[in-house]
Amino acid sequence: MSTTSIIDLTDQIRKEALNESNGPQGGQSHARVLQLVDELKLAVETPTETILRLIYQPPENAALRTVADLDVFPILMSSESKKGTSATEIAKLTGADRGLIIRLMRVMASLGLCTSSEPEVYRATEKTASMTQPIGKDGVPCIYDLTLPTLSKLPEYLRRHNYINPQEYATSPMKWAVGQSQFEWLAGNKKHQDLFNSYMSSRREGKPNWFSVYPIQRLVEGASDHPDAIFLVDIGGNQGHDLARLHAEYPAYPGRLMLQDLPNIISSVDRPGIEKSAYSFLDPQPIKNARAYYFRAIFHDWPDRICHKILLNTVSAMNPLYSRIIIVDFVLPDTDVPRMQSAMDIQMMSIGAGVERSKQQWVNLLASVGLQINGIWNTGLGMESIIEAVPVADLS
Ligand SMILES: C[S@@+](CC[C@H](N)C(=O)[O-])C[C@H]1O[C@@H](n2cnc3c(N)ncnc32)[C@H](O)[C@@H]1O
Repeated sequence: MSTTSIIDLTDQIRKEALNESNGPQGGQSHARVLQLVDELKLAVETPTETILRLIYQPPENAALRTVADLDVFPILMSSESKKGTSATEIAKLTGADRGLIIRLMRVMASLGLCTSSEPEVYRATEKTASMTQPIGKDGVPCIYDLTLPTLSKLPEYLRRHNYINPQEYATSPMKWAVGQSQFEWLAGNKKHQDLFNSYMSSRREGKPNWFSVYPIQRLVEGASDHPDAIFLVDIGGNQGHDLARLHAEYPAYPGRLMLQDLPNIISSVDRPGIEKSAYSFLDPQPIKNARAYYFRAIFHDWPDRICHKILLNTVSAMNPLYSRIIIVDFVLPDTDVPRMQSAMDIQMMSIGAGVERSKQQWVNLLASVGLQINGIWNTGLGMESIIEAVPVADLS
């Protein structure tokens, strides 16, 4: 690409960065800056450099997974020396070979997860700090171990299955490669289930709450204020992190909040203001006439046939004139899908024949069970959207 294009992109980045610093957190400008930075990188790289960067991503992830295993990031964070921590000290504290530490930490510094301005010495940055928080310390090992064995075999799975789009949970790529799809595998691996739960509750840190993007007054107005009435059921709500936030930050909601998930997930949950009930969404919904049935990051785990079943199980419990379904998931744009979302789609395909959906795919899925979309709310590119759906009015 020409120098003019590079300078043009740099100018656009400058403009959007200024907008971002003046705009709301998690807004459109932030996503735009990230997109422009990716474009700038592509503009600067030669085609060969781009391909080499892609080819060498897997060893970076493997090195990161190993460094997380060795708990090197907490060591960097606890260093009292302003100069940082030496490879010799890290080797002593972890028991790993010093030569291995040097090779692994070279990768960490190149990924920006620490700095290394003098040979064999590593200093913590704010990214190092994130690697000691649940998003990094739990998310990295959980997602690596859950997905990598399948992703490494995905091309073979697709070749052997004649490149049919995976649409059956029972024969998903993960089931073929590992013997189980994601939720069975997690249920049988307590350590990873715990990492998964922790990662679930941490991965939206710093992003706006769904109820500050979606006008929650739409649910509050007209909701029953009877103390027994259920205001919102969070179905597949994991350990109740979303409900806890609603309870703490929007105490004006009327009625009760109910958390539902599989028994092994919610048995230990104890959160003020939140009731819980063990429930599989593959069965009919036992809580009738709630104001809202809320599903966050649920439907992307599943192919259409199973989503259809989950939705019908929910519709059967709804009062069509009162209840609403709230879905928080990605709504993929028709062009220029952000990298994270398009990659997540392949991950969902791999571990359970799931899918990230475009607006038309959502419209079709919901219409197939007699639901219509009232509105879709979003703060911008790269963020989850909030879809409100209701049963189609019976005009007969
Ligand atoms: C991707 S996580 C989303 C968790 C949470 N809603 C969030 O957005 O952070 C999917 C959740 O669905 C739950 N789940 C899986 N199968 C389920 C089933 N049959 N019935 C109820 N929950 C289920 C999992 O235990 C997990 O908590």
